[in-house]
Amino acid sequence: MNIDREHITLTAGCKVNLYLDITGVRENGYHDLLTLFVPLPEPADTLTVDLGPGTGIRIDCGNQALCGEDNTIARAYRAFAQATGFAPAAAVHLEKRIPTGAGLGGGSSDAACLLRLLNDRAGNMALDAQKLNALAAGIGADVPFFLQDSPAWATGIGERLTPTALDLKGFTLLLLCPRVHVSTVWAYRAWDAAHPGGRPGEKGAEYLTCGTSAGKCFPCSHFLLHNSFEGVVFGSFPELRIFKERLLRNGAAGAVLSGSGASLCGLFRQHTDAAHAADEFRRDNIPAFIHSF
Ligand SMILES: C[C@@](CO)(OP(=O)(O)O)[C@H](O)COP(=O)(O)OP(=O)(O)OC[C@H]1O[C@@H](n2ccc(N)nc2=O)[C@H](O)[C@@H]1O
Ligand SMILES: Nc1ncnc2c1ncn2[C@@H]1O[C@H](COP(=O)(O)OP(=O)(O)O)[C@@H](O)[C@H]1O
Repeated sequence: MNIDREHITLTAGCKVNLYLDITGVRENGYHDLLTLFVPLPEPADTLTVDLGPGTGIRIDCGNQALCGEDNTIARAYRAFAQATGFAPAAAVHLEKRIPTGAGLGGGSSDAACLLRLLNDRAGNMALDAQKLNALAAGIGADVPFFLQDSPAWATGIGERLTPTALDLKGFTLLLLCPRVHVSTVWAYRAWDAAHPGGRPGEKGAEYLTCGTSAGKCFPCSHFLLHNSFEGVVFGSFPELRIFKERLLRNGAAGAVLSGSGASLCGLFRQHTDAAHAADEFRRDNIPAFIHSF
């Protein structure tokens, strides 16, 4: 298939998990989850892609450690080529802004970006949604989520998605990205060690608290913030627990670790409270991003 030269710039946003329950462990060591993925526009990576005749992928980015064969973008390219035979020459410049090891799915988002581009350009070699989703899940459990752009509940290892409307109108989300790297593999292994036999513990679900009283409150009473990783991650990174407590002291109606961490989300009813809290964390050199629903 002849492919014209093309220069494309793609934006890869991130995700947070406002709910994450580990519901079981599979024979192969992967974990079954019930999680709520919420896409966020920033922080975001930028992929500048030059497609053209020839074959093979080349990646350059500021962080040499991310330019090798193990980069999720390279893995996505190889998986797509193997599945479809569509393998144009691709030179990718990756501008990383999503912190790694942050629980924001940066690597997965980059991979999904390239998969969507290749599938859009593959013509009659393109994969249908189901096949593309399955291929994505083989690259990373979070990659299927980034193939679509809606909040979604997920089960399985995170690849069985049910898009959902978020009733968070009026809330402001403050995303904190402490300069701490938490390895996803480490976090799952730590959870396994704390839950021998893979028995999920009691859901430590916390309800968004009203300004005046804790516990359930309308309209958020049916909205749970929970993350099974908090016990083990806060145990090894106590500073993250402190950041969560600071979010609540600064007026967050609820706060929760995102994914395997280290990022944390605070949900505020008052935008001004979120903005003041963001300024305070930034004064402490902690990157903070605000998103209004
Ligand atoms: C924890 C979560 C929550 O959304 O996200 P992050 O915190 O990484 O953003 C995900 O489950 C991470 O998804 P992702 O980062 O794509 O994981 P993968 O690359 O597929 O797997 C990395 C390793 O994590 C473990 N893993 C991943 C997913 C899962 N459901 N069970 C697992 O046990 C496996 O040991 C696997 O080898
Ligand atoms: N394109 C990529 N962007 C970020 N990390 C990548 C990428 N490709 C491979 N990786 C590796 O994947 C690991 C997990 O990165 P990332 O998905 O951003 O974190 P998290 O799993 O916490 O969401 C990184 O530590 C890095 O070694």
